[in-house]
Amino acid sequence: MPISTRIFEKKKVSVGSVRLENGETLSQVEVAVEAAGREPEADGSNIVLVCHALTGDAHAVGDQEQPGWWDGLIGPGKSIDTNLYHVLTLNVLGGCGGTTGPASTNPATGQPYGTDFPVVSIRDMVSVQKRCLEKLGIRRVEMVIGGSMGGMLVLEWGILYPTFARKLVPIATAAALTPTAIAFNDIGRQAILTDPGYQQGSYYPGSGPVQGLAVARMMAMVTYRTPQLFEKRFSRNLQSGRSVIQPDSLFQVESYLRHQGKKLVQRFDANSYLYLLKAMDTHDLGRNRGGVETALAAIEAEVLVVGIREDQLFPVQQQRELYTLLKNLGKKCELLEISSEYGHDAFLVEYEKTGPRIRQFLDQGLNGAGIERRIS
Ligand SMILES: CC(=O)SCCNC(=O)CCNC(=O)[C@H](O)C(C)(C)COP(=O)(O)OP(=O)(O)OC[C@H]1O[C@@H](n2cnc3c(N)ncnc32)[C@H](O)[C@@H]1OP(=O)(O)O
Ligand SMILES: N[C@@H](CCO)C(=O)O
Repeated sequence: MPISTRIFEKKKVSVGSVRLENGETLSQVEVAVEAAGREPEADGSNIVLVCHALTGDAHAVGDQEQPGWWDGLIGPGKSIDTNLYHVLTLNVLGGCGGTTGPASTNPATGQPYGTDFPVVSIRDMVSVQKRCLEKLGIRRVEMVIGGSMGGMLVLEWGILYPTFARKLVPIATAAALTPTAIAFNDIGRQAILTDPGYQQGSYYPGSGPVQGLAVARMMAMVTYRTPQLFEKRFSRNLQSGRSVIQPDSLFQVESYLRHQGKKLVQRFDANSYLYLLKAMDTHDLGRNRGGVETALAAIEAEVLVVGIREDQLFPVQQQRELYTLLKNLGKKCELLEISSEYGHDAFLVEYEKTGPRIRQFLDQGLNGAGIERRIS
């Protein structure tokens, strides 16, 4: 397949004023969009919409400048084959990857929003994405896929706009967070809020609560991985390699987590982190819909639910529940369970385990009837 059939495009789409679930209005909303792959078909039959997780962004597919965070799954000849499909990824509302968020300028004051930014929900994120895609002339897509917070958006897409996507792939996600996941989120939140650099959220253009955000990431990384992985990678080894007990001796696992904390601080805004955590905590598919089962009843798309047995943050029982509810509602659905020492982060790493089934689902759906592959 010649590379010339592929496109890479980055743009900002203005969607105007947005009325949020909490009743507030956000004006002059912009959405950062990246597109990669083939030209889109008018009927959307080769379009895949990707929804990113907490610290992801619109750069799911790598280009000549930078690798993408889902390059293992998406690309020429890969499971989501950019020689065949047009892949769209949108940074979420409240994020810090180009879409309007707390670091954006508040048109009413000319200053960054900070904590004047309104509370946004997962449903708000999806309705803003819908507006954005309408502006781009896209009314239907073949598949919506995403993991973790992205999976929450995927299910909301299926419920809010049942005819928008023919297929949904929610990965390592849930109808609502467990209290334990909310507890982890709050530890991260408190680390940020109690950092003197936070300054009630008005730290721009300064660097802000870098220590708090780094600690939040360190803690979160423990929930994203597994004890088995840490045992295998680090065991009880010291970073220096010395076995002598020193006051400043540093275990490899400590060094690794500190490195991960520093890495996040360089690429993520603390206020966005807080707003997105809140959106995840407050998300509930069943809210104001008569419960989760009634909410899921609206879905018309085929659904491939993917769960990771070692996921500490979104236990696999949550994906089993989603699948069972969908099945009992008579929906076309399947549950793919994988095992991985990466735990929750497996959706960003274990492409050999998830990719083949995702590819088959995208190309053929669940009944195996098959859609025509567009190979030129
Ligand atoms: C491809 C991209 O650009 S992704 C960037 C955007 N990120 C996102 O969108 C969020 C989704 N991505 C992620 O969460 C992650 O990138 C993942 C899950 C895909 C992979 O995680 P990674 O952190 O890259 O992998 P891993 O856990 O193996 O850590 C490797 C890093 O730890 C460092 N490290 C390993 N052991 C140690 C140690 N003992 N002490 C200090 N640092 C260590 C490595 O040097 C490496 O550092 P680098 O990333 O600066 O090169
Ligand atoms: N590693 C993922 C975990 C959250 O799902 C992220 O940073 O977004």
